[in-house]
Amino acid sequence: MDTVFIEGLEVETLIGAYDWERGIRQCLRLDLTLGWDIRPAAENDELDKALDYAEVTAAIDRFAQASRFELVETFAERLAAGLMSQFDIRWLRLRVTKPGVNARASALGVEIERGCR
Ligand SMILES: Nc1nc2c(c(=O)[nH]1)N=C([C@H](O)[C@@H](O)CO)CN2
Repeated sequence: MDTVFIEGLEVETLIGAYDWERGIRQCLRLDLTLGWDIRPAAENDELDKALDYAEVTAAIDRFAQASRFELVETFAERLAAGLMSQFDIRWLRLRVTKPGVNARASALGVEIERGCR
């Protein structure tokens, strides 16, 4: 399966389960792999037939700006569902990392796969 990917995208959002987190915005780092047949776009060099990673990135930024979740799980599920619906993506993998949560861990977060390959 062909994929379009976006790695290490940092977004600011209101995220966290603890009281002190409810009034601040924090950084999440996103890694996305999106299933997409790239051949139609490549055939005649047409962006219209590509999964435009600039548009996907803009949609992610809007989502992060508006969202106010406690758990990274909820952020991941809702973002995945929204992107699949908006861009007609049949399969994706999404890793959501919350940096700086635990000094002894290099990364904490969730990774999900949704849809059919
Ligand atoms: N599985 C999860 N565990 C925890 C989460 C989470 O979103 N998913 N969140 C927190 C707190 O918000 C923490 O990140 C604050 O530092 C704790 N555990």
